[in-house]
Amino acid sequence: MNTAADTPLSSGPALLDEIRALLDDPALRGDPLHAPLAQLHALAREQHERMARLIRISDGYHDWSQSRAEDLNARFDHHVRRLEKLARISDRYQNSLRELSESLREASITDALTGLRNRRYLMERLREENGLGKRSAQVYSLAMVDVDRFKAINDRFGHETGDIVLHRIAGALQGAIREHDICGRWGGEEFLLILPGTPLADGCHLVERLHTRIRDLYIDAEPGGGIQVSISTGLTEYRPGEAPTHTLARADAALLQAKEGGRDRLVAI
Ligand SMILES: Nc1nc2c(ncn2[C@@H]2O[C@H](COP(=O)(O)OP(=O)(O)OP(=O)(O)O)[C@@H](O)[C@H]2O)c(=O)[nH]1
Repeated sequence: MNTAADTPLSSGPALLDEIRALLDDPALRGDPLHAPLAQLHALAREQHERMARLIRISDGYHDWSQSRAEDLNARFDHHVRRLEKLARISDRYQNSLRELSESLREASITDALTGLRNRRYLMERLREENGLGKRSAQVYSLAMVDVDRFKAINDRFGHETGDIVLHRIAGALQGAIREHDICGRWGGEEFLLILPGTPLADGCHLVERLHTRIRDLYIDAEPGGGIQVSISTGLTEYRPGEAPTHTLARADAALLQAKEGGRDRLVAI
């Protein structure tokens, strides 16, 4: 910052004082230069004072603008920090919304008792598979599985044990299929298997394997020691261009035949 002391004006006051001393000297009063010098002195003093005033104003303005700039910087930093905080909060909020909507979606397509996909999801997938079949002529097999004489299990061992049996059957079915196959609970003691890219013959092999697994299940229960179950299955293959309800109806008809044929068997049509 400039001050009057370190400007070219700094020598001014001493010079003015020297001239003032000369003007005040009685010996020089009569000098013809006295009057013009006195005028010059008055003029120089006035200019000097004006200049000093300007410098003071300019220094004051400089101080004011510097503190204003610092104030603005501080306010800007404060706003940036607030915006960063808001962005962090908004990120966390969006993440928890995403997690919430994923878990809602998961709950809406999951069967609470067995943990398998539920009927709603199975219908979505059937529509997708039929759409895919229409576009790309890709086949899939559909198996409708029903637990045999399940009412008798409920009646003898109670509904809670019945639930455990359903849970064990669900685990056995899910554990026996391939990664891209879908096993879901269609409702009650009925399960549905969607086997993408699987022709009927391959579907038959897979379902026969499932039947063996279910027959091998042994579920501890009182009274009487344990429960063994069997399933009946209706299997069919998607026919190009048909609606999901037609594929489903054929699987259902095949299941009915399996039941009527004595249960614990597979009927493929
Ligand atoms: N424990 C339990 N039982 C269920 C559930 N859903 C349906 N059931 C029972 O499953 C039984 C099905 O009986 P039915 O339709 O007569 O069939 P089934 O006794 O298995 O005889 P078939 O299918 O002809 O071999 C009924 O008693 C239902 O109450 C469930 O979530 N838990």
